[in-house]
Amino acid sequence: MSSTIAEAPHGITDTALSRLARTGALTIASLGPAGTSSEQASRYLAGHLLSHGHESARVRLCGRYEEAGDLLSSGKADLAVVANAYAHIDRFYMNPQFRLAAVFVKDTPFYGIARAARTPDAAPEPVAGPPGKTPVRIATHPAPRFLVEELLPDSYEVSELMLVDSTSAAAAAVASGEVPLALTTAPAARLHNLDFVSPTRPIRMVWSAFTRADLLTGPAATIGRPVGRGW
Ligand SMILES: O=C(O)C(=O)C[C@]1(C(=O)O)C=C[C@@H](O)C=C1
Repeated sequence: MSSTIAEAPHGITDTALSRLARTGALTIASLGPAGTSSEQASRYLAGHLLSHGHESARVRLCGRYEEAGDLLSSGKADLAVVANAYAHIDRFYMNPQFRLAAVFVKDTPFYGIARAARTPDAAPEPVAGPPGKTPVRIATHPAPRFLVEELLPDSYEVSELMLVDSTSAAAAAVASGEVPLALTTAPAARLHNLDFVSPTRPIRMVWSAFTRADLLTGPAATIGRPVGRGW
């Protein structure tokens, strides 16, 4: 059974996005490989840019957010999209080269605990499992690891959480036989031929899109300053 929450309100808070040139190809770097929540958020931002007059916007997926940051600082990307649940997002906010271009709320795809899909010729599963809980190793990205506790069926207990770089890397670890279960997204489960063994749900997430200061044209929007001492 899958629970759902209402669709997040759409809309992008533009903190500098409209100051990027509309001509030329924009590259949006984020966390991959294909199937991550970050990929979906980046595609959403690309769609927004195209519908606001930008000539072209493409998504480039990296193995880690740090690599997306490196692409942005080296000029190989124009934007980097980062989940606010990412533990080291401060590195993006504090980078003196970077500017916050946009913020938006977007639900992730559905998350659940998945295992390799059973082939039609696989031996039938025992009708009743062994008494007690089956200890299992589970691959997960660090950010959503607390969902494991919430979603894991009662018949399992975690023997080890294997921390990996993305939800898609977690799915790949199941596909390669490294671990039996992964906390992953529905798109990554599909790509790696996994089946969910748990309920699934999305995460309501805030996303930050960063650009580089040298890409901005026109005057910066003024930010109201609180009245009082120290400003
Ligand atoms: O692994 C992914 O799918 C991601 O996009 C990363 C990430 C994160 O770092 O916070 C994004 C949102 C979810 O909270 C879980 C993981």
